[in-house]
Amino acid sequence: MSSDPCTQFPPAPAPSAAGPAPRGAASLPRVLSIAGTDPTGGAGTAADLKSIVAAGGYAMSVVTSVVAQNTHGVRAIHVPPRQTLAAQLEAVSDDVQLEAVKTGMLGTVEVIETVSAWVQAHPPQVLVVDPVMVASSGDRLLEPEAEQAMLRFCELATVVTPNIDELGVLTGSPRARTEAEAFAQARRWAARTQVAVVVKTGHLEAEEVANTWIAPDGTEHRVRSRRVETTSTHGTGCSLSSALATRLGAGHSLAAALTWATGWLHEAVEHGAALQVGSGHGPVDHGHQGRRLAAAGSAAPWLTDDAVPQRWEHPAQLAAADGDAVRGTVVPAVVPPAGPWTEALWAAGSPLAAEISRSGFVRALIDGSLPEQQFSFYLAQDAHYLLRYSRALAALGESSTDADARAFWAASAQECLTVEMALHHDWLASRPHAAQVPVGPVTSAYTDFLLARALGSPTVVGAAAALPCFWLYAQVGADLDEVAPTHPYAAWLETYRDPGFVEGVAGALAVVEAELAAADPAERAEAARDFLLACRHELEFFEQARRVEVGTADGAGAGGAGADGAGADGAGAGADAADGPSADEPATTAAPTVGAAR
Ligand SMILES: Nc1ncnc2c1ncn2[C@@H]1O[C@H](COP(=O)(O)OP(=O)(O)O)[C@@H](O)[C@H]1O
Ligand SMILES: Cc1ncc(COP(=O)(O)OP(=O)(O)O)c(N)n1
Repeated sequence: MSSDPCTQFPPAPAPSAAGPAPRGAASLPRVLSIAGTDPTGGAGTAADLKSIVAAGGYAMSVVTSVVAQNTHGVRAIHVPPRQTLAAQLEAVSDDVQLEAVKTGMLGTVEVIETVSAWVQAHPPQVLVVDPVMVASSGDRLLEPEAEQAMLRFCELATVVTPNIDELGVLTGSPRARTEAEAFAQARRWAARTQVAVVVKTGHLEAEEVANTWIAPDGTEHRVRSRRVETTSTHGTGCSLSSALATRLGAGHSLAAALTWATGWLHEAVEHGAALQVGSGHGPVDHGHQGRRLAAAGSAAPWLTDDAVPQRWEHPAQLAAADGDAVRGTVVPAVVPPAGPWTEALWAAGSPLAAEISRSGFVRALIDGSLPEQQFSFYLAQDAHYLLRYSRALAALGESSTDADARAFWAASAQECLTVEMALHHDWLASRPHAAQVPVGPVTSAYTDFLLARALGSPTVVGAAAALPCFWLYAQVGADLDEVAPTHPYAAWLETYRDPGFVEGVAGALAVVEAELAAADPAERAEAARDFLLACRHELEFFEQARRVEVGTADGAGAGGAGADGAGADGAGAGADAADGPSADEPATTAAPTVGAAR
């Protein structure tokens, strides 16, 4: 029993004779964080618990030190007596089987030795050691005399996750100035200790922030992500190591685990500032990805009954309608409307057009941070889409009574097939997994909707439903600045700029404008409603790829880009060997001219 005078509790029961519950197939990896606290929730145990849950684990926590800190720095540290720590550790290991353990701030020689003894008595399957020494605020989180003990403790790990400064201390080298220097330090240390190292380059000044797993046998797996310009990076090291421990504990390969953890953390860093927690270096948003995915499963109707009038008699009536979907500032259309009816459609669909431009998928595609696996999934779905869209366009050609409209839709249907074939030839040929990905539910819902409208509704309705694919794609293209040749998806992004495509959009607009002008008000209203629904389908179509889980075997199957495991580096968030179109990527592009690939 503890001799800690602070301990107010009755003597702990002797360890259960039964010991920890026998290992069964737990539904989630059981992950223990051993770390210090942060009452503002950004680092330490709080960050660890949130990260473990976000990564899909059951989270537990043993406290090594109580730290009075906030987003500005550390004010005081209280280290409870070693017996309190030992009692916490034993309480867990007497009762619970663990799939993974992650350690963070250990602080003193005594704490390190206590944790070390416990680890050796109960060796975990996975031990991720984040050798926390100094916070980014500059505050010391490890007593200088504890450094040697920390170095010895690191040798018990499955993997250590030092930042650049900690890597220098760990390896007894000067602080690395480049990633290459850091790799050299990590390689030497891993070979000597037979413990893997994740080299993190957050503390280097480069546009890219890479996490690279360096194994003792020399194999490496590098996952890169774009550096986010933000001050909300408090606790990133804690979060990465906890997420990594959880994914490894769940049985994912090192490549898959690191890929997932890096991609998830990138999203968390990107959205940290919006939390508005503290006025210093704020925390990351650990729950962002979870909330995004939950929102994608919402059953809320896309359009309310009052969004569109029952009878659309005059163009201005649409703007006056009540529904949320038609409110908001009108963004300028890059391809101008062909008349008052399409102008009113654009104004009503404008909030959705704006949402697409700022959607996670489009932003990540444009800034190059979209994981290759998600990009491949998108290409695969686009190929399915084009085949079905082409049928819908052909049906519109058949049902149109106007000769020009018939010719336009028929040519567009033909063009779609050409682009679909080019997509297979130029893009999917180098991604055999992606080429085999079946049509997904989002693509299928959109294309079934388009086919139903083209085959079963008045032509004006089918035509209005087909329009957003042309118009919104051109709009996304307009957001593109010059694409650097080093951009991983440069060749693909060039397809958005094709002037022939803009011509096709103008053609579609002229046809729809004429159809709307000639339609009766009830059909026109139906056309407006289906135009707006198609805009929403467009948003969902783009965003679906961001729901593909990167790094997992499942994700690889679904997304197609690279299998799980070291050496199969195509698995996700910019895994180095397959960072978007690489050297073996075709230079040619599928250039749509009348509304096709998006
Ligand atoms: N500005 C940033 N943009 C994107 N990711 C970041 C950023 N800062 C940190 N990260 C992520 O957090 C990880 C850990 O950050 P780092 O600053 O290197 O370590 P520590 O927090 O331990 O000092 C990085 O490897 C990277 O994945
Ligand atoms: C209790 C506690 N543990 C660790 C840290 C340092 O966290 P880290 O994730 O290394 O992030 P930075 O905030 O240093 O970037 C801490 N502050 N408190």
